[in-house]
Amino acid sequence: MTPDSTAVPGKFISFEGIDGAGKSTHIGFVADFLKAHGKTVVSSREPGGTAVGEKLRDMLLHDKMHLETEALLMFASRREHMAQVIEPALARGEWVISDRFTDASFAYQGGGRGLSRAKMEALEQWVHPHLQPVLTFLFDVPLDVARARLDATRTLDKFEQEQQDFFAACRNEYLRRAAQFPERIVVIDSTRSIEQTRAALSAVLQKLL
Ligand SMILES: Nc1ncnc2c1ncn2[C@@H]1O[C@H](COP(=O)(O)OP(=O)(O)OP(=O)(O)O)[C@@H](O)[C@H]1O
Ligand SMILES: Cc1cn([C@H]2C[C@H](O)[C@@H](COP(=O)(O)O)O2)c(=O)[nH]c1=O
Repeated sequence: MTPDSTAVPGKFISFEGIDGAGKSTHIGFVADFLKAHGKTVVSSREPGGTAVGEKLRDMLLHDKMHLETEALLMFASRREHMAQVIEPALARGEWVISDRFTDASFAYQGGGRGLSRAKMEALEQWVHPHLQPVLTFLFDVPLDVARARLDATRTLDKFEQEQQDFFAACRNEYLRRAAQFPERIVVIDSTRSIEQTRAALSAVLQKLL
């Protein structure tokens, strides 16, 4: 059975946003901030975060597949990540910060690819009926800002090569979930400078310490 997030001694924080929104840029900063406040931090990512998960990540980011296969593999990676990394760390009283979690499946496989919300919710209920992050940072930027940041940096993977209407649907689903779970999901205006964004993150984290 998966643990109840409110009944474990550690804390689980996730980072979300469309590709290029700027979330990964801030993960090291958040880890350092928490460590400076005496927390033991485990930094991880999805898909991935385990040996099996990283193999699934390689397939998921490069191979074409049916959208339901994609959704199932995302949750398979998540199940392994929870078993090997998230649950043990939380049980030890540590802080887990994950570059993406289930909101990404709702945004990408649900919003972007069009898999029904009922199927997404069924997978979530199966894999983690009780565990949720205590805090999710949703890095939000207009599509053209995200695209410009991606184009400036790297070779694009399968998701990053999607068209703007795909990312519009992902972003809409992220923002819909932020409205649905306002107590958990904090929307970060990521058009601001890196320094301004860090100040906003610190203010939110301070309340969680
Ligand atoms: N506030 C910002 N202002 C300007 N550039 C930024 C800002 N935040 C991030 N960037 C730059 O944008 C690019 C993409 O950032 P990052 O890799 O953090 O995005 P991401 O949301 O994690 O994307 P992905 O999900 O595809 O990994 C990087 O080159 C980063 O330096
Ligand atoms: C967890 C998760 C991720 N994705 C997508 C979103 C991104 O395009 C990639 C991961 O790349 P990143 O640079 O590490 O952010 O995977 C998804 O579609 N569904 C998910 O559940």
